[in-house]
Amino acid sequence: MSGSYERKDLKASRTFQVSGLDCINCAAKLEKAVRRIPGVASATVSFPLGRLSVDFEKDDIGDEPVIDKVRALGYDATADEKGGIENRASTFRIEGLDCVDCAARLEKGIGRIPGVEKAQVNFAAEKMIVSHSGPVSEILATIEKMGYSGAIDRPEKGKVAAPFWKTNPYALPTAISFIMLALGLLSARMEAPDGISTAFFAAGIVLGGFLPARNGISVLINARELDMNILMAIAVIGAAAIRQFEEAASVVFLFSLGNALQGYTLDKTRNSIRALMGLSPAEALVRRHGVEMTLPVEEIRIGDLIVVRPGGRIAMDGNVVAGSSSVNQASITGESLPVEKRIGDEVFAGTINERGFLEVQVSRSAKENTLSRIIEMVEEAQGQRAPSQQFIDRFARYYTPAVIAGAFLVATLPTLIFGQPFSKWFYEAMAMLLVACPCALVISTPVSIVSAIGSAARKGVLIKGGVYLEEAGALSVIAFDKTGTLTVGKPKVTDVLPVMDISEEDLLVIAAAIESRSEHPLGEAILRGAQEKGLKIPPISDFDSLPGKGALGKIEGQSYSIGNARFFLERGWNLGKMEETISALQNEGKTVMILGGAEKVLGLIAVADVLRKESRQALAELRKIGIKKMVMLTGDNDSTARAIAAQVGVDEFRADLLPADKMAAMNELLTRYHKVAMVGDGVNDAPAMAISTVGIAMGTAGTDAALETADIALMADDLTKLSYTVDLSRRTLRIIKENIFAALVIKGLILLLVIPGWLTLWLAVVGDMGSSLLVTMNGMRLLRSGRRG
Ligand SMILES: Nc1ncnc2c1ncn2[C@@H]1O[C@H](COP(=O)(O)OP(=O)(O)OP(=O)(O)O)[C@@H](O)[C@H]1O
Ligand SMILES: [Zn+2]
Repeated sequence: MSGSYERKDLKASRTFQVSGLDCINCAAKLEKAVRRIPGVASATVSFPLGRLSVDFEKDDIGDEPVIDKVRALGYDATADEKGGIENRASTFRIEGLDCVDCAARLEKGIGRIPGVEKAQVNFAAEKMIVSHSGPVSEILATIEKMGYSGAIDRPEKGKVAAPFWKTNPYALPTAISFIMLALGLLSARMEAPDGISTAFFAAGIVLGGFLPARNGISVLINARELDMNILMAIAVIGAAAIRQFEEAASVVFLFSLGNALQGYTLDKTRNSIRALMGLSPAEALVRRHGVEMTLPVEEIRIGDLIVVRPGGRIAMDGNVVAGSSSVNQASITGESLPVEKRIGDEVFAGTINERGFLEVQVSRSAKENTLSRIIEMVEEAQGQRAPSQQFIDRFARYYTPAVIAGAFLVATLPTLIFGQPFSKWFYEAMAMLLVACPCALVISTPVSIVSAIGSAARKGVLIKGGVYLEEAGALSVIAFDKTGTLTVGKPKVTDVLPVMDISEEDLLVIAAAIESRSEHPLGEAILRGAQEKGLKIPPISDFDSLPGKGALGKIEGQSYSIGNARFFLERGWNLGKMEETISALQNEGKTVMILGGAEKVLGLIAVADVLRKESRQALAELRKIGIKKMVMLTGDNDSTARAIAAQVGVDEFRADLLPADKMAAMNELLTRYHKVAMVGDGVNDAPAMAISTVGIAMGTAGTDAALETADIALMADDLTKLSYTVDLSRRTLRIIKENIFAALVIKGLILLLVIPGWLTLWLAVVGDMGSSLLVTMNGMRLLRSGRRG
């Protein structure tokens, strides 16, 4: 293991508290700006917390450049006082993890190494993050000792699948124990001397059982816990002690076979997610200084131009600078209808360019592109424990010791009290030890959740953890933001009505100048309106925006403001007769903005937004699957809101809400209905999304901050995915329940066999392995259902 591993020194990453950050897009902008500071490797802002974490390329860069940049953007920042951390975090890729409780044991074992502060295993991603001050080699040695193979995680480059006997530690024991068992049975059949078949059985036991036993012992030493391997070893040794060689050898074989199969099915589950990674090409045709060359994606820099041929996959995230085409974005959005791309449009790595040549200016590095981040988030989500899983984990903690105690009683009591033959009940006790393993129970939930999250990701629904997956099925009320959620969010200017002596064009130009600095969809509409008319937009100064009200700024020293009626009335302006015109426009479902000069109103600009074509149907579907109430929360005025609410078919609407009012409305819904989702675009509904049971963000392909903050993200702007998600959640919970039930029933029946003394070792192993496989495959059904549609 030489020095080429990826190591993240916490010393070189610092966090800052940013104040004044009031929108998700601002957070995204800030992130981008900070990333551009020389010496900064990466920056992430968590919104609404306002925490900015920055990774520096070197240790000797101070906090000043970051704080200066934050101030330049109009916010304030203070560096967190957390100097002198000696710990660093290393990520390891672990192979051979085939049960969730093995993951917990590995965590414990690693946690015991001196100098390790914390170890966290992500079962689904087969990764372990250790924060430690000691050497990496010690951790690697302990991983090996506990029976897994580990390596420092390097960003993978078109990883070639290792042959299965290397990734599956039980494959070899299975083969060996099978051959020995077969030879033993054969020689017993051919009436060879007893010694020969016994020798074969013994060889099978030792050769096939050695590896699992060794692993079991090291788990016992390192994590001080009994796992399935050691239970199996004890039972087999016990059976051999009472000369049941044939059975002991069969147990070793069945045990290895079961584990090998289990490992294989789990690998399939995991690879279904990693297969996404394979979708992004490893290299691309780059044009630098007019020279074209093929470069591996790791060497392509932000700002480079890449050329994408028709039929080729796009290798990097970026913006189209030349050409036009239709692009199939199914790998990102789950939506297989191609999307038209023109100059200026954003394209994503891993998507397919269907027709024309495209020249794309790269906007993100290969490691940070949307596809890699989706995969990373999915893997992280799959590693989180869902509520139902925590219950099982707790249950399992009592189950194993209880059964072991029972086995002890079975071994001793019948002989001591009833004078029964010891060897018979000792044998029964050995079989019970095998039933003591809670594998099937422990695996029942994570397998289902991992499959469901994976299959949702392929349909363009990013679920950020088992908790949200479980909550989604229990929702009774869903609240929607209006602009950008129920509506397309690309409003068009419909009316420009000067009231003073000013031309329509000037009115539009002034409004567009202010809005050129705003992130609001209404602002963008005005800007687009002016640009489409080919108007030249002057620069502005002293820009300020008031969320939910409007924006102000100065052009050539002259003050202007734009916003809704409330914005002007609050400042004591008199709107006079204009209010009639305004409400007439509003009743048509249009949103009206007022442009004010220094003292007087200059005119009105109305824009109209259209409903998404699937909104109505999506809401009807939700109602059909039992969502009780749908509410629209909007900052827009009452009349416009009423018109839209009627068109889309919500049960209730609340208008004129400032972002804080949306949060209050959400709070009220929560106290009344308990499980309420907020669906929004992140523009002014982030606070409401943050407190809701499940925050669902729309159209997040490409917008960094929304992707990070939402609990569930709909990568395509497709509201019909909501009922899919609720349905998926319910199906998942149903499968989890089935699994728990099946596992408990099988174990219970097997345990009952002890009472008449009918339990055999092989029955115990088959029951245990069989139930694990059964629940795994049942959980994997969720994975398959994702391929349709
Ligand atoms: N940048 C802006 N320029 C002009 N008017 C604005 C601006 N920002 C807000 N407003 C006014 O304030 C109102 C409320 O804005 P807010 O952002 O809260 O909601 P919205 O975008 O209209 O709808 P929703 O809450 O459904 O997303 C807008 O309808 C608009 O009249
Ligand atoms: Zn088991």
